[in-house]
Amino acid sequence: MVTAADQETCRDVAWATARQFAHAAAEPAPPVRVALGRAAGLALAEDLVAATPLPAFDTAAMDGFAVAGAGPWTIVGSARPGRPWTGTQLEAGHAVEISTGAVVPPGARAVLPIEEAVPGDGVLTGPDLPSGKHIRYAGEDTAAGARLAPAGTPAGPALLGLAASCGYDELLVRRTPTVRAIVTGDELAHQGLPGPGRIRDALGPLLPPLIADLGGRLDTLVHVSDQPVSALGEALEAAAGTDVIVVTGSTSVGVTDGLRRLLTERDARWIVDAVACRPGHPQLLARPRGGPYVIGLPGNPFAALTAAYTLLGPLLAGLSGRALGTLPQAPLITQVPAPAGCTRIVPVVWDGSGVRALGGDRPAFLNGAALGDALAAVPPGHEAGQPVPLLLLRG
Ligand SMILES: Nc1nc2c(c(=O)[nH]1)N[C@H]1C(S)=C(S)[C@@H](COP(=O)(O)OP(=O)(O)OC[C@H]3O[C@@H](n4cnc5c(N)ncnc54)[C@H](O)[C@@H]3O)O[C@H]1N2
Ligand code: MOO
Repeated sequence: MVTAADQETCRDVAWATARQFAHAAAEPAPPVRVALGRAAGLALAEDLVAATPLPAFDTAAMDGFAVAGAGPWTIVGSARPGRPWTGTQLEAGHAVEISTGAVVPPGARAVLPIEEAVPGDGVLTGPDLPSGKHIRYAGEDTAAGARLAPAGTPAGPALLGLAASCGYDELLVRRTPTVRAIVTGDELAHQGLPGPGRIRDALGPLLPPLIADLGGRLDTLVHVSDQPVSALGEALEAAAGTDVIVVTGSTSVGVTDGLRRLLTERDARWIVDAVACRPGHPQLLARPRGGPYVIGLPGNPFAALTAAYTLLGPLLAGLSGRALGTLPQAPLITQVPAPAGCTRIVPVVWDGSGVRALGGDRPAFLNGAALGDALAAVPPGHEAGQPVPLLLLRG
């Protein structure tokens, strides 16, 4: 496993390495057992194992007649979902009217669909179906005890339905990590038009849904003045009862950017100290002794967005017990120059068999990201048409 051994190795790390460092640094939250209905989106803390065979019994897959032996058949009863046929063994030449989902009577060879059945004078005829036709046999989908999903799998809609099918009422999962956000910047206005020296806070509205998309639960979002720097220090202390603190702005080296100094004063363990990517270069991840993880996102809004996908997403995945996973890839049709030794992150849209860069991707401008299907991580030396990893912006 890749870890940040010391501050030198975590400075200006390659983009993919930064994601691995953030994921590997996360200590997953302890497992909790929750009702199925409360597990949506949470990652399994143990393998999901089939408690029973599926299907649990021989099941009719069509509305029609369960038939034994060769036709013609005499109808001797019916089988409905939840109300099985009451006989013990279906004899050759007998049939039972059956509904999709009902238990197939013992002795039945196949289910003859209504559309193929020819009713006669007290008997039924129809084609000679192969044995087992339209019957889903017990255990055909899975045997009892089989592993259906490994620990770490997020409980999406299908997994919840699968768990219910197997008889689960509860699941052992990892809780959603909590995040507190601190937005810095004396120039920020929170309503109305921007004006000379005043810009609208783009990150206050952007962060809550982004944190949710990346798998966190936002506790609080506060605005803090750039000066004195001690105000940010106090905000960090006040946010201590959380898993992750996200600070926006303050990642750079100017007089109003105090985050790095505050973290050093707090004896923080550095996990990522700047990433070789554009935008988002000054982003950081550190953990003050005994405190929450602290992620610094650049103030420039598009840079903050790309940095959140770089560090916050993998950190939250690790805290939730989810694997980092391999990013999907697609050919990037457009020529996108990346500075030497640096990954360039650009918004893209699907364009038939590949993705196309959208533009509108300067560090402070969110236009491309607002319209894009994904962010493409373009490695140095990329040539048009080569595949690139994608961070999906929409489900
Ligand atoms: N001497 C250097 N200066 C800068 C460097 C550097 O390496 N050396 N890096 C540049 C890069 S790259 C970035 S990105 C920024 C990061 O700056 P900070 O994270 O310290 O953020 P600020 O300086 O506070 O703000 C940068 C920019 O973003 C605007 N901003 C801040 N917060 C918000 C918000 N919530 N909504 C909208 N816009 C926001 C702010 O007004 C600035 O224009 O540093 C470069 N400088
Ligand atoms: O993070 Mo900065 O956006 O590279 O300008």
